[in-house]
Amino acid sequence: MSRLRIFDEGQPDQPILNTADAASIAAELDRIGVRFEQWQPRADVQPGASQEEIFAAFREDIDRVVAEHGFTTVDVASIAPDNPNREAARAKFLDEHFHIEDEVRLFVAGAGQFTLHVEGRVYEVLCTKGDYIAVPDRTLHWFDMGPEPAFVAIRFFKDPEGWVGHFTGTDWAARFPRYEPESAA
Ligand SMILES: CSCCC(=O)/C(O)=C/O
Ligand SMILES: [Fe+2]
Ligand code: NI
Repeated sequence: MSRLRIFDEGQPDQPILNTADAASIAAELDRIGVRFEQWQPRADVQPGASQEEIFAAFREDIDRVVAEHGFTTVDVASIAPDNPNREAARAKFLDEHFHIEDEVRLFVAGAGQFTLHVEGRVYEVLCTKGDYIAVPDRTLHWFDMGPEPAFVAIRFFKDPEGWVGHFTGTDWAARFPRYEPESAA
């Protein structure tokens, strides 16, 4: 189940909000310019599935999102728990960073946790299958796929170069909870 927890940045142990209600998640994220929607996935796919398989299964969704928002590139992040590169894949996004490009993702299998750091607050968004999230460019964030990653996310870009991560060098991410897979029922 998807979940949003909001923390004051000085109190990582004590969420000021904890909700699994999709409408509440969307409303809270809307206040900081983040779009969150829950879609009914049109296919069952497995973490680790190939990009070709995902493109074929979700072609209608992809075409619609691309047409609505003018994306120029689409790819797939797909990883299974037995992936030999899982540790490196996880480490890549664990520290606070931003992109000069909106971060637009559609989760079509499994789960992963985006944490956004905005105006003194920390928004921990556990994304699960069916979640569409669009995070504005320059939003400080980190992403934890957990020690045994299992997810497939379709990624939409206007300028793939803009997706390069700019790391802030802070330790904010280390102060907040890591993704705990058991909470992603
Ligand atoms: C959920 S897709 C993989 C993670 C990613 O693309 C990103 O930018 C994390 O910050
Ligand atoms: Fe990112
Ligand atoms: Ni849209």
